[in-house]
Amino acid sequence: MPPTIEVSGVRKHFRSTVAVDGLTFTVRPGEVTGFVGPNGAGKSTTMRIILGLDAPDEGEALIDGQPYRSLRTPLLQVGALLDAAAVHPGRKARDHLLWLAHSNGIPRRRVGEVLDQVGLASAAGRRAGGYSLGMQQRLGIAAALLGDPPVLMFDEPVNGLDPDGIVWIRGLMRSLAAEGRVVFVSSHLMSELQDTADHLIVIGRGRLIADTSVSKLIAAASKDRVDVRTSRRADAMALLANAGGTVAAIDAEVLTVEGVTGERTAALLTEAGLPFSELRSHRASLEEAYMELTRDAVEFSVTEEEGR
Ligand SMILES: Nc1ncnc2c1ncn2[C@@H]1O[C@H](COP(=O)(O)OP(=O)(O)OP(=O)(O)O)[C@@H](O)[C@H]1O
Repeated sequence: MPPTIEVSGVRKHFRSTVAVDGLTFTVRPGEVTGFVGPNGAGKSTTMRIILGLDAPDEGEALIDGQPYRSLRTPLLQVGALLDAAAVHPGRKARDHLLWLAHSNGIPRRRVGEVLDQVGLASAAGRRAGGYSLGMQQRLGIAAALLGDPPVLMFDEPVNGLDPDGIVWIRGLMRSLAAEGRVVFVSSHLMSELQDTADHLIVIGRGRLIADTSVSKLIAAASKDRVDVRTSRRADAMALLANAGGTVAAIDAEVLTVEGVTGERTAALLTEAGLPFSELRSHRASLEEAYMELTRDAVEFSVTEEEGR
């Protein structure tokens, strides 16, 4: 059976705060799944529940069909980076990994392999307390990879990494997914997941806002918008508005039209003898798509509260 993470009907509150409010989703193997939402949306709480570190009030979270606590060999089934600063500062990185390997029945040779994989081999004899935040992140990732698990979870892994480190971790996540693993990675910034995630679980205030592929999300946000460059912008705008489009000027020579397809726009301009030098579909960025999604979510919650 392929590896999965399944969250169903999970709810969790802390005193008067509802951190997770009835979340249901499945994370599948072979792709990078981004877990996105603003600060305080409930991402870390959900990840802690998946890892059995917090108990849900309702619902359940399963890894390969079982709750984390029932896994026989947890480190061989799921690797996680939650809090990179969790390693004892007096402990050397290699010793930390050797201890983890030993207590989980993982062969010693894996320690050298993961240290190489995360680029820490030459610093492995130093104490973790002297590590930069980026090195601590790498050590946390080494620990997650130690058992060569089919399921990997990273909570805000880019924190503290320099630009080279960010490029490295993106490549690592993509290659782990390409190997057929479940790769579930949280971020409060959509832009961090651009070019990395294939699928997105978007949450706000503990609730699911979207569970969709990145390509579908971008296509939906791009709508049927077409950008046209023409020296007769005003005439072209009048023509396309007449044809039922919603038209706006972008600059002196470029307009954007929504509600008229690219083919029809080209045909209309040609028939009217209006010259154009460029005509292309407008492709929304992931950030634009996210803004659109979360704006709707905010409006929804305001209306809901007003209605009470
Ligand atoms: N142990 C706790 N005690 C009390 N409240 C908590 C606890 N853990 C989380 N919360 C609250 O639950 C909500 C969700 O927090 P959580 O850390 O899961 O969000 P997040 O999406 O991971 O945010 P961030 O991007 O800031 O890490 C927040 O309002 C937070 O203050």
